[in-house]
Parts: sequence; C-alpha cells; structure tokens
Amino acid sequence: MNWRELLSGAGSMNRRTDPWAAVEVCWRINSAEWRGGGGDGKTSEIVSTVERGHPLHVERSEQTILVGDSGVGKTSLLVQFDQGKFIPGSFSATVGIGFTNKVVTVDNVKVKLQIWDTAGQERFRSVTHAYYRDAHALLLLYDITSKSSFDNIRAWLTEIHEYAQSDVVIMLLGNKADMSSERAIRREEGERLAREYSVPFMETSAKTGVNVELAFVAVAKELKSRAIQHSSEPKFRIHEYIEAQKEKSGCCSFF
Ligand SMILES: Nc1nc2c(ncn2[C@@H]2O[C@H](COP(=O)(O)OP(=O)(O)OP(=O)(O)O)[C@@H](O)[C@H]2O)c(=O)[nH]1
Repeated sequence: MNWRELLSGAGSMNRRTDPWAAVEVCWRINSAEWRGGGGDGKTSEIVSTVERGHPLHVERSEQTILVGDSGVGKTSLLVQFDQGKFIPGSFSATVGIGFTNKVVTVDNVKVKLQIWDTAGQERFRSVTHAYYRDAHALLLLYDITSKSSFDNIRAWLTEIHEYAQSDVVIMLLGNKADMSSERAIRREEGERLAREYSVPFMETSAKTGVNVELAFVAVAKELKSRAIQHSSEPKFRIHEYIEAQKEKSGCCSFF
C-alpha cells in the first residue's frame, strides 16, 4: 500500500490533500492516538500496515546541498552514501553542480533526499549560490588535513546565512578522518567552531564510510520531524541524536 491509498483510507479522518497529511495520519496512528478510532474498517487496515512495519512512502524531495572548498571530499562522500564505495585515484573536480536522489527510511517513513553536489572551486560560486535558496539542508565540509579548508568555513557560513533560508539545517563535517597521520585540524577545533555557530558536527571518512550514513540519516530525521512533528511526540533534537549515535558506535576512537 502506498501513501495515496493510505490517504484515501484516511480521508474520513483528515480531509487535507497534502501528501504529508497521509503521513501525519499514520504517524498519529503509529503513536496509538487514533488506534481503533475510525470505525470504517479502513483505519484498522492502516494500523495493521504500519504495525507490519511497511515504510510509508513520501513523495516530497528534501533538497540537501554539499558545500565546501574544492577537494574536501563532497563528491566522494555522496558516492560513499549512495553506492557504498570509495573510488581512490586522481582527483577530478566537479564542474558546476550535479545531483543524486536517495530515499532514506527513518522511523518507518521514507524521506526522499535530493542531494546536490556543488563544485568547490571559486569560479563556480555564483552557480552554487543559486541553489542555496531552495535548500532544506546543507552539509558543509572541510578536510581535516587542510587548514585552509577549515579556515574558510567561516566564509562559507557567511555565504550560507546570506543566500539560504534562515531555517535551513546546517551540519559541519570534518572529512578525511581516516588520514590521521596528516591531520592539521584537531577534532576539538571542529567541535568548538560548530558550537560557536550552533550547528551539529562530526568527523567523517568518505574512504572508510565512517559516519557518512549517520550524517545523512540525521538530516533526514530532522527534516522529517519538521514536516510531520506531532505535538504529543518529543521534539527531535539533531545535536542529541548525533551525540548519542557517536557514543553508540564509539565512532571517534579509531581515527
Ligand atoms: N583518504 C581520503 N581521501 C578522500 C576522502 N574523501 C575524498 N578523498 C579524496 O580527496 C580528493 C577530492 O575528493 P572529491 O570528492 O573529488 O572532492 P570535492 O570536494 O568533491 O571537490 P570539488 O568537486 O572540486 O569541489 C579525491 O582524490 C578523493 O579520493 C576521504 O574521506 N579520505
């Protein structure tokens, strides 16, 4: 059963036609608020669908942009997330912008992330700016072996605040965490900068895959919770989620 069928089944309870309404209906059912309340046979069908654990499909693209200096690993991070692989070898800089669609299932809801991979080179900056306005989330990368890429983060944040929506989800990522012998930026420095700007932070490796999925899943969870947050549920807090997941995986001890 897809969300359209769910929506028509839920129509007697919620007449909105927004696809997110179907998710909200099921969300409430999921949290037992309307359990058994429909009396039309359809409600219990929806309940059992959710109980069987079938993810709800959501046709809405959440636009996520990867930004940061050239060579920090934006394309590699996306390839690792999308295909689970790292292609070593010569570096070929992104020209302009490219995108990948990826569906992430979070809390039994499918969230479609449209991920834009931007070119870090200065000459493409005006192209990148054009995409900021429509972004729901921004992953801002630096390379832990490159001091200049870290020093430029402030300038990137200034641009983001100038061109993006004020409520855009921003996450700071220190990539290439596998290259500890060439590390130029300590993890604490990344953490301090992230705290200063009140953005979540983690170190990632597009090579080993460490924290790559976590970064995108955390963004998907945040965007989903903003779209269908129900008042009876505790608010999703991305900082707390990331810290808890990092602790669980003992992520940073092997860098
Ligand atoms: N060891 C290691 N190398 C990485 C990692 N991520 C990227 N690289 C390498 O760094 C180089 C640049 O990576 P890209 O992904 O092309 O960088 P980019 O940020 O997309 O660069 P632009 O397209 O110019 O903006 C490539 O040679 C990658 O193989 C990583 O996590 N670890």
